[in-house]
Amino acid sequence: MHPTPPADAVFSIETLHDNLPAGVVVHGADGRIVSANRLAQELLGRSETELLGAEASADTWTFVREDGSPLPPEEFPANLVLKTGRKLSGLVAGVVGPGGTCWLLCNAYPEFDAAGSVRQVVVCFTDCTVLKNTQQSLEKSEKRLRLVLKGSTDAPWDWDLVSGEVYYSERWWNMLGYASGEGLDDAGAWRRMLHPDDDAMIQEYLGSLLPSQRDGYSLEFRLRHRDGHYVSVLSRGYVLRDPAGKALRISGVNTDLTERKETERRIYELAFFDHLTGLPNRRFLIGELDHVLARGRRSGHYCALLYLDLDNFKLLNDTMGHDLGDMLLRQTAQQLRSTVRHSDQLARLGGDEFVVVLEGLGPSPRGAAAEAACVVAKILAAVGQPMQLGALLFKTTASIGITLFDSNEANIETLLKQADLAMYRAKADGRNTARFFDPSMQDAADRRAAFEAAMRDGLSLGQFRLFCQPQFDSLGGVVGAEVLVRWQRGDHDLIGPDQFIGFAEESGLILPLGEHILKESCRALARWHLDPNLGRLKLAVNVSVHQMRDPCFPAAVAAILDGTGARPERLYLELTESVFAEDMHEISQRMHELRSQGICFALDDFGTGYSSLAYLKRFPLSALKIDRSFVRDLGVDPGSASIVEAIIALARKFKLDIVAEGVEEEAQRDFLFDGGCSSMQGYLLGRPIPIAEFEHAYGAAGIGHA
Ligand SMILES: Nc1nc2c(ncn2[C@@H]2O[C@H](COP(=O)(O)OP(=O)(O)OP(=O)(O)O)[C@@H](O)[C@H]2O)c(=O)[nH]1
Repeated sequence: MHPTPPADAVFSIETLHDNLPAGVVVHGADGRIVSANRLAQELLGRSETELLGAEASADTWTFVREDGSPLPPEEFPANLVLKTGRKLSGLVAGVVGPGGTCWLLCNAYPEFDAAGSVRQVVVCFTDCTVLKNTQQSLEKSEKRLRLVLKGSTDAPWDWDLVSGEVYYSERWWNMLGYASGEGLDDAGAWRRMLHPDDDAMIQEYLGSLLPSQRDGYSLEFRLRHRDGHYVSVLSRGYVLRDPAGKALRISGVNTDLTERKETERRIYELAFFDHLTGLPNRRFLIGELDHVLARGRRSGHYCALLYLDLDNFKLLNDTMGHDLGDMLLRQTAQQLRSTVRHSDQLARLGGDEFVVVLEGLGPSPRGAAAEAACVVAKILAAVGQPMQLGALLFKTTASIGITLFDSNEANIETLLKQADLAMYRAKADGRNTARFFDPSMQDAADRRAAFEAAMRDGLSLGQFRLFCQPQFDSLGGVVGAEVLVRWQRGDHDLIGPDQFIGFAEESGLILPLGEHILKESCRALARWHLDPNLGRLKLAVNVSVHQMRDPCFPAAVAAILDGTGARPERLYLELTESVFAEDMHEISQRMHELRSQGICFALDDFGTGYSSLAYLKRFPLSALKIDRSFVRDLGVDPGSASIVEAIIALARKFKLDIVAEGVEEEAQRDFLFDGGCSSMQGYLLGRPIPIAEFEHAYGAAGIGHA
């Protein structure tokens, strides 16, 4: 039943018309406006006078469609209804005015006269500008979102916690190898695909996330791919909560981590593994040793660190090439891997050096040493097995240093140093063997380090002094000198070369020391040049095999000659035969380079080594030196006399000068000169003296002769 209006209610249709919350415009049969209420005037932006009688034509109105294109007059609501005689609803059109577009939602219906013709059309419209703008921005943002999602590899999903419904995007399925709609798209799908090992973690995570007040979340888990493997995903998203904080839904995106995990794995491998053998590298080993120590502390057992270095590996590299060297390193790694226990740590430190760490060797040092020695014997045997390197069946050996440690006292760097020292002892003891570290090795190493530091200081402080021993011809005249170096080490006694040259060669200090000697010698030669006596002398300087090995040596000598102004033809470089054990071609080339600068070469200690006659032909020598051992035995051992005679004859044939050294007796001198030796040196004739004294003794300002 309709409620009955109060008796005094007076309805005016005009009042109602004007207060309607919609614009109402009535068009006559000719399309002209016959009435327009107040809201219509407002919405259309025209006064009643302007509206009344206005036509529904393009001249009068600018309407646009929803997409912004012009609405043609035949589609104006009034015209459509007039034309069709049917009502129209839900048309959205924009009225373009100076203040912008006002969007109207229009309905229109016809009124017929008694003859059934359209008498007038009533058009009602409401302002839907706000709605329209909202819809437009929604569409825009949806479009943007679609584009973003299309361009992204992330897979959106949404879980309505209230209804339990889950939405999986197409990409969500694609990520797991399914086309959209191919998988069973129910709420529990993601749960069924979860890696069983991740289930408890997810359960726990959700259990803490949902009751909390947190909005964002991010976690990693694995989902089963269609082909059976698991895809690691990072799921990030947002929890929507009601005002009381109750979680209503979770929406998020899953990111496929496969590529990232692979990159991370590769970075990890590059950082911690050796690419040639696949073994862990030094950095990994150092990290791992921390765990070894922690385990050792718990068990109380001894461990051992083995430092293995292949013997003469450089020779294989140099003679057969790096590729074969690489093959040997790979096979050595395999042999080691198959010899030690799976739980033992194995690493390649670089070059031909490997480390093995043995754990759980028992609580007593003696037992641990025995057990380590047992493993080491197995390793030496395994590495010594013939290995097939391409077409070559190759046998190698290794030297191993062993250091035992218990976890309480161990420091990783120290352990590596100790095992390294022990390995060097194994090398020194003939290779293909192992040695345990003992503290005396450390003492020796410390002493060496201190000696090296002192030598370096000595070099920078100019403590290495040049001495000269004169050389005489058969008439007793000085013809030259040999430079001998002495070390004035602080307040110590003067130290002879036999006490430091060997060390300098091992430590590489021979290069700066050699350069210093050469420079000082050339300075002396330059000074002597101005002296009528000294200017005639030649100066012999010993050169080490290490210097001759250096391809830059000829250029360095040239620079010194240039810098000092010494005359090259006065400089004799003395080499020992050991130089010829190097790459003969290279050495010969280097010698010829120096010879072309005018420098002469003397071969020291001739007769004591291989004394291959081929040297005399191949290398540009100017003199041979008869070793002191033959000179000493002259008159005692007829064999020595014969050797000396043979050397002199040989030198003459090759037009080489002969210098005999170590002459201490007159009989020796007479024998040598009578036999045709051109010059000699020795205590009988003159001892080595500081260069200044030498200059004083033999220069024009001095006495002029010995
Ligand atoms: N083929 C190959 N050689 C390498 C690699 N890394 C370093 N080397 C070489 O390995 C050699 C290591 O030689 P050393 O251990 O010093 O010398 P060695 O000949 O083994 O002599 P001893 O150790 O005294 O027996 C050097 O010649 C390096 O150039 C690599 O990755 N591949």
